[in-house]
Amino acid sequence: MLEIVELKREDFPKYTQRIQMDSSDVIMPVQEIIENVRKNKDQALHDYTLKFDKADIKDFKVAQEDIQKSIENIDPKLRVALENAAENIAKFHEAQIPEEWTMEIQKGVKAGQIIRPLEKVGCYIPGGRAAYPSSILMTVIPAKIVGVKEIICCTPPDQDGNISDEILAAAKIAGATQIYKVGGAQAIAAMAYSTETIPSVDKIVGPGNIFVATAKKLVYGDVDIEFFAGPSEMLALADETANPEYMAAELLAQAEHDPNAATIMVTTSRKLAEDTLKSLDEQLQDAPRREIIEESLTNYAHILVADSMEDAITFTNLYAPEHLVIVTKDHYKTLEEIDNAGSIFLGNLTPVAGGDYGSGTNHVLPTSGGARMYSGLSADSYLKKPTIQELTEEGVLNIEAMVRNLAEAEGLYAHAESIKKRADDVRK
Ligand SMILES: NC(=O)c1ccc[n+]([C@@H]2O[C@H](COP(=O)([O-])OP(=O)(O)OC[C@H]3O[C@@H](n4cnc5c(N)ncnc54)[C@H](O)[C@@H]3O)[C@@H](O)[C@H]2O)c1
Ligand SMILES: N[C@H](CO)Cc1c[nH]c[nH+]1
Ligand SMILES: [Zn+2]
Repeated sequence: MLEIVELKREDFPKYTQRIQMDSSDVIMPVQEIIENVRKNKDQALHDYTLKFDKADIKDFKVAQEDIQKSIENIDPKLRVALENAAENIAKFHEAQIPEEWTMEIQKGVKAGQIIRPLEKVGCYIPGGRAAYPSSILMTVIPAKIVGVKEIICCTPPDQDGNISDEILAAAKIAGATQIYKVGGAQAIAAMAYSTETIPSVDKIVGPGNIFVATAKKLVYGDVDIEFFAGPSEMLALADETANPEYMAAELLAQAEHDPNAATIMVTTSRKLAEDTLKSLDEQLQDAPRREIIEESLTNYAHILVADSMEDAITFTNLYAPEHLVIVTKDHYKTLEEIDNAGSIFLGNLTPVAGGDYGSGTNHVLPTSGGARMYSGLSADSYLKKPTIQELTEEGVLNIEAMVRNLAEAEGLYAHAESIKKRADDVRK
C-alpha cells in the first residue's frame, strides 16, 4: 500500500499531487446543488439532506432550548476539555487582534486604519465521517472575540435529524448565535444566498470535504470565504533524530480524516523511513478507522527519502502542507528555511493533534497548496480595516501639487480641481 521511494528532483511535482479540486466530476454536481438551493431554497435543502444525510428535516433551525440543555447532557470530562480548549483558543486569538493606528505621513497629512468586525458570518462545521466540536471552537471563538454579532453554524444532521449534544455544547461554549441542521454544498449555498430559514452572511468559513470546499470556491465573490480548507494534510520533515513510532502516528492521525486526506513523510534517513513504515503497519492493525486510513494511504500518502536536507526542504516548500511536522537535529534552524505551511509542529513531542484541539492555534488551515498564499483562520479573518485620513491646511498645500499633477496625468480634471479649490482657499 505504502512504499518507500527515493525522492528525485524531477519527481517533485508527482508527489505534491492531492485530490483534484477543479475536476468537473466535482464542480458540475456542486454547481447544480448551488443553483437548486438558490432557486428552491428550503425545499432543496430538504431534498439534499434526505439524499446525502438520509435525514428528513422539517425545521433546519436547532431550538435554543436544545443548545442550552446540551451542556448538561455531555460527559463532564468532555465539558472540561472543551472549556480548556476554548480558553486556549481565545487567548491565542486575542493576541492576534491588530491595533488601530494613525501616523503623520507627511507634514499635515494624517493617515491610519481603524478596525471593524464583520457583521454576519457563517461557520461550516463538518459532520460526515466524523463530528467536529473542535471546529466549532476554532471558527466561532475568533469571531466572537473580535465582536462579530451574528455567528451562525451549519452542520449535517444524523439520520434521525439530530445534531449531537457534543456539537451543541461546543456551540454554546464558543458563543454561536444559531445552528442549522444542514451540511454539504447545500449548506454553503444557503449561507451565501439565504433560504426561507437560513440567512445569508458576509463571509463563510470552516473546513469540509471536497464538496463543501468546492462549493465555497464557487460562491466566492458573492460572499467572502477564508480560503480552501479541504481534506486534511500532514507532511513530516524529519532526519534520523525523529521517533519512527511518532512519525507513523502522525501519518495515521491525519489519514483517518478522509479517504482524500494526504499524508507524507520526507526524510534524509532511510532507516527512519523503514522503521516508520514498519511501525505504521503495526499501528494500523488496531486502528478503529482503518478503512478510511487505508484508502487515504493508497491515494495520497508517500514516504520519501531525499538525497539531502536541502532537497527535503525544497520539496516541503513546494508541497506547502496544511500541517508541517519538523523533527530535525535543530528544528528552529530548519524552520528558518520554511516559507510555505499552514501550521508548524516542532520536535518529537509536538503532535498535530495538539493544534487540532487546543494548543491555541487555529486548525482551519489552507489545503491543496493554499499555504503558498494564505495563512490559517485567525482573528484577522473576521476583521475589516477601513483606512482614514485627515489633512490640515499645511497638508493641503503639501500634497496639492502631487495630487494635481497625477490627476491631470490621468485626465481626471475634477480630481485636480477638488484639491485646488481647498488650496486656493487656504492661500487666501
Ligand atoms: N483543512 C481544514 O482546516 C480541516 C479541518 C477539519 C476537517 N477537515 C476536513 O473536513 C472534511 C470533513 O469531511 P466529512 O465528509 O467528514 O464532512 P462534511 O460535513 O465536510 O461533508 C459531509 C457532507 O458532504 C455531502 N456529501 C457527501 N457525499 C456527497 C456527494 N456524493 N455529493 C454531494 N455532496 C455529498 C453531504 O451533504 C454531507 O452532509 C475532511 O476532509 C477533513 O479532513 C479539514
Ligand atoms: N486536522 C484537522 C484539520 O485539518 C482538524 C481536526 C479536527 N479534529 C481533529 N482534527
Ligand atoms: Zn485532525
